[in-house]
Amino acid sequence: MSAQPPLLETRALAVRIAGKTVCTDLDFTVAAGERLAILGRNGAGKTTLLTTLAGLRPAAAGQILVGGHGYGELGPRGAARQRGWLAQHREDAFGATALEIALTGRHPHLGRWQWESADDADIARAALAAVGLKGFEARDVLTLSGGERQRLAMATLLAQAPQLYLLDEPIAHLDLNHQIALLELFARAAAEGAGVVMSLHDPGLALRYADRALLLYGDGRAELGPADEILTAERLSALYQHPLVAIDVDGRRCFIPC
Ligand SMILES: Nc1ncnc2c1ncn2[C@@H]1O[C@H](COP(=O)(O)OP(=O)(O)OP(=O)(O)O)[C@@H](O)[C@H]1O
Repeated sequence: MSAQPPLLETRALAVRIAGKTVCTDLDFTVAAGERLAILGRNGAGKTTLLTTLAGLRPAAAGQILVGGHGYGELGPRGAARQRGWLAQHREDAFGATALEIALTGRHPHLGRWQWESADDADIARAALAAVGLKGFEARDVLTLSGGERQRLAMATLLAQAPQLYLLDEPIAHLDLNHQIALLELFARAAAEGAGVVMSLHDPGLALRYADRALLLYGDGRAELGPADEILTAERLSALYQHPLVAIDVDGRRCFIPC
């Protein structure tokens, strides 16, 4: 029996934007069950790298394989069945109910002329409930708060049920309670076999909710390693260009700016 290819693999990946190098020669894999956090200052290139990994912009060099296949091979529909993408910003031009939005997550799984089934609606309802939006099914998306809209985007992703989640600042707009609830939710998804790559601004949460961390320094330098080895006060002080100290609370490492 042949081994399953990783959910995500980069080979000698180089990413550039507007004359700026985000990374070069980046090689890593994300296997089922793994979570990788990307950290860096504003403008370091986290979104640019994630959109490149999602196949939404071209790499400057190198290869990206999702389940062993390039995006050209997968096509947009095949890609949407395998990887889910949570963008940092979203705009809703028209009103639609929360359930209708969550149901769009099922579209990659439908045939060309197929309508959503009762099963799809059940999956979308369960996804809304999983992010604490039970009872919001009929609410117009234009009336949702920032945090509620963010959780609706997560529910849409959960309904899509990809194997690989690429999440750009998934806990932006969320209160502390929902930050932890959402990170726990993706921890469970990983425990059930998904892969998760997410940009985070809180190194303490990255340490708690990721196995590995990728630091982007904004000048092309990148460091990747096990989260507990990479996320040190010394490295993070250099990354953020601001001194940080690590403190231990009940055996958990937290970081505070000096
Ligand atoms: N379309 C564009 N044209 C020119 N420069 C761009 C464009 N898009 C992004 N940039 C620049 O590329 C750099 C990387 O942006 P990116 O959004 O990837 O950073 P980020 O690490 O995600 O930042 P943040 O933490 O603020 O979300 C930034 O300096 C940004 O200004």
